[in-house]
Formats: sequence, structure tokens, C-alpha cells
Amino acid sequence: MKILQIAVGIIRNSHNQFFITQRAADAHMANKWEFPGGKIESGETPEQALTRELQEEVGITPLGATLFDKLEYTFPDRHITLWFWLVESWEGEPWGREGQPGNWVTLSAEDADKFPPANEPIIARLVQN
Ligand SMILES: Nc1nc2c([nH]c(=O)n2[C@H]2C[C@H](O)[C@@H](COP(=O)(O)OP(=O)(O)OP(=O)(O)O)O2)c(=O)[nH]1
Ligand SMILES: [Mg+2]
Repeated sequence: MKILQIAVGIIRNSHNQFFITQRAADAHMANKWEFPGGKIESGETPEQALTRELQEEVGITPLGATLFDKLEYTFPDRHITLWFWLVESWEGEPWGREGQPGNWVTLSAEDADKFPPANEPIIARLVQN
């Protein structure tokens, strides 16, 4: 069983839109929408991993991040801890820097199943305000 720590950025603009990307067809949780992010490497704090992942995947540098939620999820082949950071201030303009589709979207409760199952409580909280 793989055990992974993941840092992800919930990038929200002043219109209450979120910048989300789509996972690759050959990745775990293939084709699902996601908040950009990835594995925390050894020696990194969750916040350092967040900054690195957002630079690598969407080309922005967060200027502030607040911990929105930390939750655990067990998939058949892996156990993950997800650190969800709310990012409302950044440098640059997000885009799919690794060739992945990326879009600003308004989220509604019905979008939850487009994300990995671990994201369900997060989407629920983000749409209720
Ligand atoms: N980025 C991201 N990952 C999520 C979300 N929800 C969720 O369950 N995950 C899971 C899917 C993956 O198992 C894991 C993220 O790992 P990843 O494959 O993106 O890791 P990485 O960016 O470091 O990628 P790589 O270098 O291994 O290719 O977390 C989410 O909202 N965003
Ligand atoms: Mg990733």
C-alpha cells in the first residue's frame, strides 16, 4: 500500500471562480478534474510543496495560502493525506503548463463527481459559501 502526502491549491479569484486542471488519461484518477498539486517530497513542508507544484503545473507563485482542510482517503492501492490550501493571491496567470487542460470554472454541487472521490467534502464546502 502506497502512503502519500499531497499538497493541492484551491485557486480562487474575486469572481468566485476556481482554476482547475484535468488529470492525464494514464494517471491515477485518469481524466478527473483536480485542484493543481502533487506529492510532498521528503524534506519539504506542505507549503513548500504547494509552491513548487503550482509553479510546475500552472506557472503561478502563491503569495499567500491558508489551510482549508486536511483529509485522508484510502483508495484500493494507496492511502493519501491531502492538504488543501486556499490560494487567493498569486503572481502570474495560471495555465496548463504541463499541457493539461486548465480552466476557470464556477463550481456547483453537481460537479463533485468530476473530481476524485476524496474531494467530495471540499466541493460541498466551497459551493455553500
Ligand atoms: N492534485 C490533486 N490530486 C488529487 C486531488 N484529489 C485527489 O484525490 N488527488 C490524488 C490523486 C493522486 O493520487 C494524488 C496526486 O498525485 P499526483 O499524481 O498529482 O502527484 P504529482 O503531481 O507529484 O505527480 P507525479 O510527479 O507523480 O507525476 O492525489 C486534487 O484535487 N488535486
Ligand atoms: Mg499533480
